[in-house]
Amino acid sequence: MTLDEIRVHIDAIDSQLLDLLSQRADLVHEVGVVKKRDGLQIYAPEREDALLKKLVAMNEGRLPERSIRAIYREIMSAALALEDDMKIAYLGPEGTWTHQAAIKKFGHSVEYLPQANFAEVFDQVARRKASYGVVPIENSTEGAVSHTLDLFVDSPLRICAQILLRIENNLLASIPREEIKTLYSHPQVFGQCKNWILRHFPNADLVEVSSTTRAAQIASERASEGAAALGGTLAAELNQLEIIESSIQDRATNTTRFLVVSEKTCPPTGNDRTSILFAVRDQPGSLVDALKAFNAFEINMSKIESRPSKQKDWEYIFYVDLAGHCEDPKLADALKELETHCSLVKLLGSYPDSEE
Ligand SMILES: C=C(O[C@@H]1C=C(C(=O)O)C=C[C@H]1O)C(=O)O
Repeated sequence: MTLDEIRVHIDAIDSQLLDLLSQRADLVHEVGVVKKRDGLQIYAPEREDALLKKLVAMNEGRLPERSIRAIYREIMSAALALEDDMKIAYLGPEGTWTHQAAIKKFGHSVEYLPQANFAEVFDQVARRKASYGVVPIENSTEGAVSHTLDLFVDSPLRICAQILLRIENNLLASIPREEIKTLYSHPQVFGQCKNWILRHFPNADLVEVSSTTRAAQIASERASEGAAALGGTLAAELNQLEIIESSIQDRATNTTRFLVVSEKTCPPTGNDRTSILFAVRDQPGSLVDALKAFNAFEINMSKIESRPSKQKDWEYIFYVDLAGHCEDPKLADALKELETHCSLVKLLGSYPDSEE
């Protein structure tokens, strides 16, 4: 076939695709009408998860899994954007890792509302100015994001989904490497690049700022003073900075887990994770007794963090992630047992334990 002939075929397929996408949009709109009538959440992470898995398994063509997921992410994003109240609050400004994580989950068609801090993200969702909020919860190198953990204590919001994002940090500047005197970044990113900084910039001043995007803005504004930033490529693009060195994080597989918070949690999918927080009574052996509840019901505990209760010195709140859904009978029984040993147990949510 000649180039022109092949293009005639492509044009015909595109016209069919467009027609099918319009038909799909009509059906999704109908789903939206039914959901609103029945008071259900428009975004259904469990359905999206199942759909993506099924499509990847069905795929027999030459497109890799990554591409199928990316294409369908945007098709579903366009569907969500048909609902006028679909707004996603995230830790801003534009270009942060949280922004990139939010786009990975919700695509490019929905509206995003950048927020100044974690508390504002929670607040916007609680006040229904945003339907969903995206916040980081832990990094595979640096550990927990304690700010986010603390906010769950008093918040009425629930977790409905998680997002895993590989974090590749870069040295960003508009000046040559030799002129760099000060590095700006978010404290989490300094932690992720500790060894690289010691090796390459042992004498530089490190200045912590609220986000990697803010760091990139400063690197652009104060270039003449020797400013550079550590951050992602989106932050570089938005501030016209060069990538002086890429992938500078100490661990190549550096990954951050983000949470999607909303008014409701998510129904079971068969592969779920449950997050809870609890406080034990101030008496000997109380933490051991509490944890025995999971052992007794054979519940796999994948993570535990502790934070000061902020009510009384040396009193702690524990954050635990469990395998399973809170509606699974075994997990429900374990939580009931846990309550008998604790002064507080709060279910933060059950959601698909996706690897994406
Ligand atoms: C259409 C639905 O609502 C939303 C849109 C989806 C889609 O475009 O396929 C999937 C799940 C929901 O986030 C649904 O729940 O079926």
